Amino acid sequence: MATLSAQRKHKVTVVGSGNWGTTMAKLVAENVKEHTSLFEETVQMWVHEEEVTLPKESKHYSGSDKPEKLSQLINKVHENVKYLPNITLPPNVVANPDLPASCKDSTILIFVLPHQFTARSCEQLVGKILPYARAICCTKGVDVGEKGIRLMSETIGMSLNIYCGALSGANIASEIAQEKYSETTVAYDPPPMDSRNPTPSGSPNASQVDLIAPSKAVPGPRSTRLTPLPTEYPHLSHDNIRKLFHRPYFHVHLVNDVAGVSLGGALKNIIALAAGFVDGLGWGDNAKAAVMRVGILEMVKFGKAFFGESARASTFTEESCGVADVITSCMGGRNFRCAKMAVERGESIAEIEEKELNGQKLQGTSTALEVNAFLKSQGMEADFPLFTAVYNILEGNAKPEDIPELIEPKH
Ligand SMILES: NC(=O)c1ccc[n+]([C@@H]2O[C@H](COP(=O)([O-])OP(=O)(O)OC[C@H]3O[C@@H](n4cnc5c(N)ncnc54)[C@H](O)[C@@H]3O)[C@@H](O)[C@H]2O)c1
Ligand SMILES: O=P(O)(O)OC[C@H](O)CO
Repeated sequence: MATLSAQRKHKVTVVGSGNWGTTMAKLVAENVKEHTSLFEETVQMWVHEEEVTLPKESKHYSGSDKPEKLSQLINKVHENVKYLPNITLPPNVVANPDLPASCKDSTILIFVLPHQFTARSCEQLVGKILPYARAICCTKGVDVGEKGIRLMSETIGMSLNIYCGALSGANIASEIAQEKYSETTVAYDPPPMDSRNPTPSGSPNASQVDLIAPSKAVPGPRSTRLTPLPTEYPHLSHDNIRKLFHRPYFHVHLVNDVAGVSLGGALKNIIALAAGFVDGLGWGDNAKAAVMRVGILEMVKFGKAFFGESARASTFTEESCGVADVITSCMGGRNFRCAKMAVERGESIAEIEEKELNGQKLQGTSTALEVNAFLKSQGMEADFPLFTAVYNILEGNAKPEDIPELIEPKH
């Protein structure tokens, strides 16, 4: 007679503690308390340590201007006073400045770092996480190198040899932290070996199966061999992944298209910069709509050209991670706001980022540069006129006023 395996619970770590990272820790910590048979109660949150001085207007200001370690402050006052001020975190969020220690024994790693720090952070985790851990990448960006372009989920999955899905949507963190309604898209394509169906006799051992399909954009082998999730843990089905992220104010739609979800989040930031440029010129909503239309078409074209069938056009047009994220980002995102201010004040976006964001990081500027380097390597800059125009404006080779001419179809 079959015996029931001892049930273990998933331990969750949020890798990152910026504006979105802290919001993600808050909502996941609320959910693990509601699904105690699936998840351990404590959610670890890795904090890139820094010293902060509480501003006088903070309700936690005690009269001392002595700097304190951010991780200690978060655990003391249950608020990320620097990156998500005035939002109380549940006490089961534990800030931890030690990256490997924060991920130790976790079966679910939620990566929410700015994309420029992701690869280096993963390097510090190699050999220090559970081999059967599973990850979800909430970072918006791409990873371009000599070998081509990678999704951030691929960077994480391949460096740590684990499966990595993606979460992305029309998600301005401050609104979600205040529990205002929004929706998101989670792409999680469970490896067959994680399925509760037994491996048919005669088929290859599950751990021998290559599961990360190669992207068209990068030559050479792109697959990795995965360690199956032990059966003592609850199955990471779409339903259980949804239980980790869905809140009454944060509605989750699960899909299988990791490439589409990842690319939507990365490429919309380039479009948001274009929207900021034209708005900074005072050109109004019609101009913004024009760059959004062209940008969405380029997004779909980029997915098809470089990720083939693995990035579905419908993901860009029907899911929150596509058109909806373009819209919200072009209305109120940081990339949009900083590009707009740069034009209005005649300063560079880097100067505005430094002065206005208090340590938060733009993703659009580096993504525009990386995407351009990749397009150049493919001889395809002219096929993506909006992405190329944004790059040229950032590099000082063109002006925001040139956008209409630059994106006009050439016959
Ligand atoms: N903020 C949002 O509204 C939002 C929403 C959805 C997705 N995202 C995406 O989430 C990702 C993370 O953004 P965020 O808003 O949480 O961060 P953020 O821009 O608010 O903060 C920057 C973070 O980077 C950290 N950092 C600085 N130097 C570092 C280093 N050397 N190594 C590691 N970390 C370092 C800081 O400690 C801080 O946590 C980005 O890709 C972003 O596009 C953000
Ligand atoms: O503030 P941004 O421009 O980084 O955009 C935030 C989110 O990605 C919007 O969905």
